[in-house]
Amino acid sequence: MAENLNLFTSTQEVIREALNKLGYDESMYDLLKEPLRMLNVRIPVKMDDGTTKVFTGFRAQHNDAVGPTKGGVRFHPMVSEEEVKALSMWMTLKCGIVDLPYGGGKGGVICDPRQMSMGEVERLSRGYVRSISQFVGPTKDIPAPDVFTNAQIMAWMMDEYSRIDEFNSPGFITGKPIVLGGSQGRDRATAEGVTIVIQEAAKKRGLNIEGARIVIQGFGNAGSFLAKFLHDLGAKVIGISDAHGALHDPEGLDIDYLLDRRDSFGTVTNLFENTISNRELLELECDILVPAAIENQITADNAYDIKASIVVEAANGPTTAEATKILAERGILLVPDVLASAGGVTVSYFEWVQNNQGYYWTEEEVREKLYRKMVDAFENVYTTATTRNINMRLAAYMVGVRRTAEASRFRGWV
Ligand SMILES: NC(=O)C1=CN([C@@H]2O[C@H](COP(=O)(O)OP(=O)(O)OC[C@H]3O[C@@H](n4cnc5c(N)ncnc54)[C@H](O)[C@@H]3O)[C@@H](O)[C@H]2O)C=CC1
Ligand SMILES: O=C(O)CCC(=O)C(=O)O
Repeated sequence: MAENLNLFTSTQEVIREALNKLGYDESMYDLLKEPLRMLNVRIPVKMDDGTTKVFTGFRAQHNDAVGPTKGGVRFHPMVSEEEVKALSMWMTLKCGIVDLPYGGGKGGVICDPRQMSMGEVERLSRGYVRSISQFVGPTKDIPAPDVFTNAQIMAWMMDEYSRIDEFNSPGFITGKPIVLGGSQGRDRATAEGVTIVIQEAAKKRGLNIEGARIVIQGFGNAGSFLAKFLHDLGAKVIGISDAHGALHDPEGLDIDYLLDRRDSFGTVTNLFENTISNRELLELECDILVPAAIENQITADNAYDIKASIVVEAANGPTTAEATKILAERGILLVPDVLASAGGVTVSYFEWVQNNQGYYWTEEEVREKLYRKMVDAFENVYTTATTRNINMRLAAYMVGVRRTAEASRFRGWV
């Protein structure tokens, strides 16, 4: 039978299992099995050649029983309604795992910003905000960066929303440049969170980070900062990749050089001749493998060929349900996306708190608060997994869904 690569339905299955284990009945599953609200928009944009192109965009709000919904906006040619729905459900789980007063949201626009001019990307970003402005807001639903969106795009979106709202609204969006109310450390937060959980996972497996062989798929915001942090901790980053291809050096890659040469979309391997494929990268002999790019990368097709003893999902949804089972059977410790990549939304929350109070923290304060959140979250999920003898993904879903389920029950929704 063909493997289920549908992120939305495979997420539903794990949510159902988590709710069952927590003792909730079918009506709770019925509430949480898909977003409460889903907006589809069409965005006309004047292109540089004078023509108008109409782009399709989405914003999903999974559940706001706990608080406003929160989650990034993805600009990608392959983004779809189903993907955005699944991503919004994962945001609910992430916020539950790191204990933030939010539900999950997510947005996306079908486009390829790598093929567009800065002016076209700006007009698209502003058009997207105009299309969703009634649906979102600092106390309703708060966007942030994700794949192929960045601080500059957040700045344009914030400016557009502030014009519509008729006053400065920094809390409308997070991941902004520091001068516009961004938080210290948001740009590196996802990778910093991943680094913290890697250190915790390594301790559980008795693995020393110094000298550990690391492979990272994706060299964008998450992957490139991560490579730098692990390199600085003394690990040997022996493989990295981007959408173009992958690089491998068993002696360790020159991470500072690669960081210096990568472009703003996280592409660097196009500058090299001796590249390997992304598939070969995932199967390299190493200690820790970190998928930090896109979905469905570790599947039933290659899960038996993964050589790492720890897999840490910095990307959303890189491992299928079947591959999750295979890795568990093989004794590989899998730290799931909803836990591993929660550092980004955690510092986004810190940014929103700072915007609301109008008082800003130092980088040290942000890092210390992030550290506490990530270590507590890891311990909570790990203990749930070991005491119940279940895999880390199911344990993370149980921890993540519990608060939204409780809040929904108290509100009388179920
Ligand atoms: N930026 C953030 O704060 C957060 C990001 N994430 C997740 O981390 C992952 C990466 O996100 P970012 O680093 O922000 O994106 P990014 O846009 O900065 O970088 C994406 C990287 O993935 C590579 N890539 C794209 N398509 C690929 C393909 N088909 N095969 C191999 N590599 C490919 C790109 O070349 C680039 O190196 C995504 O799954 C995202 O949802 C999760 C939590 C927060
Ligand atoms: O920073 C945020 O609010 C959301 C980040 C995000 O989209 C994610 O964790 O997948």
